[in-house]
Amino acid sequence: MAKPRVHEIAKELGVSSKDLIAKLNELGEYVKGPSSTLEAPVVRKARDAFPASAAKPAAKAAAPAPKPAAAPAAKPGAPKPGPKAAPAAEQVEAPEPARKPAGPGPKPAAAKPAAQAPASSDAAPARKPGAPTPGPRPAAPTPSDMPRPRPRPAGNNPFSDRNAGPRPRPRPGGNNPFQSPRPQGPRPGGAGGGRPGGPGGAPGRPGGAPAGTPGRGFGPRPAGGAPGGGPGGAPGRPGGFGGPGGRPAPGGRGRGGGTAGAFGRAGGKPARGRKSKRAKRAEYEQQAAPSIGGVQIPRGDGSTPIRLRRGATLTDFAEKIDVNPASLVTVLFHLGEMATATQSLDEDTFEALGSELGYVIQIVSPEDEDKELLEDFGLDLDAELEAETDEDLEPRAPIVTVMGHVDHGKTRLLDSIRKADVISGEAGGITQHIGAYQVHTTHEDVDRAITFIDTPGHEAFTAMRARGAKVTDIAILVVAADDGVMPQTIEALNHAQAANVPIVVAVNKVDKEGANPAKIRQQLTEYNLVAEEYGGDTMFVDVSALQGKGIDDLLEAVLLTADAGLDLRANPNKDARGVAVEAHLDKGRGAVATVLVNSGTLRVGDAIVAGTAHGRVRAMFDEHDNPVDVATPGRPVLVIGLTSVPRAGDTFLVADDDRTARQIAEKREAAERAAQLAKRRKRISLEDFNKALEEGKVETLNLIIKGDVSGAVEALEDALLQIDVGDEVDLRIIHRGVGAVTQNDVNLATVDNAIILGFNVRPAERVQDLADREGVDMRFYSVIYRALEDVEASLKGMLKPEFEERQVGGAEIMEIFRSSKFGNIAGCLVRTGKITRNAKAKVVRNGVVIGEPTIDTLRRFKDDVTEVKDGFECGIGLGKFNDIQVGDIIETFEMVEIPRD
Ligand SMILES: Nc1nc2c(ncn2[C@@H]2O[C@H](COP(=O)(O)OP(=O)(O)OP(=O)(O)O)[C@@H](O)[C@H]2O)c(=O)[nH]1
Repeated sequence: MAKPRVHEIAKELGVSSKDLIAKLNELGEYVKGPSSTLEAPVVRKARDAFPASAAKPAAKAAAPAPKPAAAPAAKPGAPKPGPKAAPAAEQVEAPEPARKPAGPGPKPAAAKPAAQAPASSDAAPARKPGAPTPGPRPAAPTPSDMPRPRPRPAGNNPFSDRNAGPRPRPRPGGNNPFQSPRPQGPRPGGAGGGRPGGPGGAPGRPGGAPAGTPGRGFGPRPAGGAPGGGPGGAPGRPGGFGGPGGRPAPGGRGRGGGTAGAFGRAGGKPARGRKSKRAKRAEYEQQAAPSIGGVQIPRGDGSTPIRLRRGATLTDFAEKIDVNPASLVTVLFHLGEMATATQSLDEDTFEALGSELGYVIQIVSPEDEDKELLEDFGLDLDAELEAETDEDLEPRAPIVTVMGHVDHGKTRLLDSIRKADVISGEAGGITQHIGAYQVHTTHEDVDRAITFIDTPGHEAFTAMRARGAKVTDIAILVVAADDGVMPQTIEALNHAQAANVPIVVAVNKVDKEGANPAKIRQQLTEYNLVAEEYGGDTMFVDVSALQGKGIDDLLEAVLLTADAGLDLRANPNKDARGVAVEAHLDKGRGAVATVLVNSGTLRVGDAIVAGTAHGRVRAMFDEHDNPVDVATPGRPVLVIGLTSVPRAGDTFLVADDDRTARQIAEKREAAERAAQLAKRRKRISLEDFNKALEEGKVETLNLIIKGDVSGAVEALEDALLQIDVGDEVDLRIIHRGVGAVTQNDVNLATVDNAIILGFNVRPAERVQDLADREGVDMRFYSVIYRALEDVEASLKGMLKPEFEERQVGGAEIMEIFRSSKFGNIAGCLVRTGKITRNAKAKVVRNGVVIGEPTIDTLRRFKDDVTEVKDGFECGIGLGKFNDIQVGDIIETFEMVEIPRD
């Protein structure tokens, strides 16, 4: 009744457990070890694979008998006499040209008379140049005999150099194990031949890893072609993909272990958990599932939808279709893409994979994703709003954004509106800029409030909308009467109309000579804004922001427009929901955010989450800088107590408790990171330039060069232009300049698919974030030839990412203390991340790196500490480096290996 174990079946078949496991792995069954149990279909497979033995169960009896001496007699094709004999048998068979590259290395698995039962799917790869001679000769790995049908960009190689055998130092010369062993025919697609052992060699196969790597990637240096592994490793078997199931090969470790991990670890857990399911389905799969690259995956019918989140991984996909993630790694590999099971992939990759397997991939929109995320916490904001009845709802203030062409008077208008506030008159005016303010006006004898977003212009409006925040109820379109409708006037009205936001037109500067308000009315009719006096439904109000004239009329028009067309009511009796309209880090108060309550009531003490920031409301202030305890719908308040700074347009909500708020924030952050990582794959990086080139996606490598001094920029540019790039590709420097890398540089890089090279400079504030979000590759160098080397290597398709500096923290020098004992001590405020003792640092002055010392001493007050987090002050000693000034930024770094993607 009990399921048979591997060693029992092996015994029955007269082979060693190892051989059996290896064979099963070839057949796509992931078996962990000799004592693993086998399901019936797998047993059947095993028997089919060793028919001779199975046919003669008597072999069982024979099995123990033969002595090693019998080995040489082993005929290819005969059932193997016994485990001991195997190595010998292998030697006999070694030269056999027909041998698959299957089992490299010295293990019996390879030597098995597999010729007899080469599972169809792994029939010899298209190219099997006898190379994988498993013998002990290290021979073969000469670059020349490893045809390279299609150079692979080194880019997406998950096997980093640390896997690559005993080589002294990675060369940009492309130690990419995948470059060469790629099989011919880029996409074998279906089963069999295509099995490009490339990566397979690595995981687990004895000798595979070390040998596989040097095989060719090194080009001129076939380095560690480890004896025994020889070239055999390179075309390793797909068995390697079985990593999760149980790296079958004994000894497939050592250096190669790390390699295996790249796949093995990834798929490991799920594979285990799913094992029994898998086994249950095995029979079905066997009949119904097609085999791609030796793995069997149930197919969709071409229209089966699969919903995936942005930045999903192969493991996520595998879970949806209930297969082993490692199988998807294999299939994807056959489609010409390398990815680990836990790596975030972009939509295109999933689409390619989905269509290969008969699924339609639907990537969940960010909004839906967030909705689902909140639902996990029992929050359904839409349902909450729907459930509200008339009794729950109370009137709230309309929220207004001022837009218009540059210099038409937006800022001035907001100023005069502030001054027109009846309450301000009493309270002494609006004293602080908090990103939004509320004014009161008397309308039809009733005191009414209107909330203004204090960031004029449609850029902020659009940025918030892009984040899914519907903040504005009404737009005031400012048009200068002396200037008329201008391009940004039209842009602004298009944005408002697209968002379905009613418009009130403020015809400004009517005090000016030459002002022609009638002309504005007439011009705007072309854009569907027809003034009431012309029979339309848009209110036009003539104002002079400078003189404060017409402001009351404008406010009245806003209220009339609101009352005419909008249902401005909200339920104040629930937890607050709203939007962050502005936020920044304040020296004394930490993260400070202006939020606008859309519904519910926000109270001091509430646990809130805004975008990926969370915290507890410690205090709230209004635009008069008065502390407030509650904020009702329509009310903007400044909130103190968030642990980090949200972005303008991030929605906020009150959660049940701190823990929930934190968890929501963390989940959002993880989702965002995954989405970013996926996006990052998309844009071009130096590593995948060559691939993009091949695919005809680019013909030009666009570069932007920034440096600390013009001489360096010129030198770098000259040197770059001298690189011999051949005919296929053009190297263009689309922009160069002196100073820090700015947002503009990144934007330019985004548009032109360029790579930014920084020489002795750093990105300006927030620029790194932007580049990460946009997937722009920025590289920083302090030695010109390193930059040249990278570019050259990338042009040749051999760039190997190595280590990159990752910023860990940044601190601003606020004060300098002279100490005779310690030299200059920088009194700093940590602005971002954390500062750790002994960390490598850069001192940046006005965006230029002026020195690279190490954090020698780190103190909080009198105490030596090992790290100081953002928001705290500390004293930093930089050893002998004393050239510091107030205002310099000390950035700390760690060296991290760039993940291959
Ligand atoms: N004569 C006159 N000048 C005005 C009036 N309103 C604004 N101005 C002037 O126009 C210029 C531009 O005004 P801003 O309020 O800065 O214009 P803006 O639209 O906010 O400009 P940007 O912020 O650059 O987009 C300033 O010099 C104002 O003093 C007005 O009603 N009459």
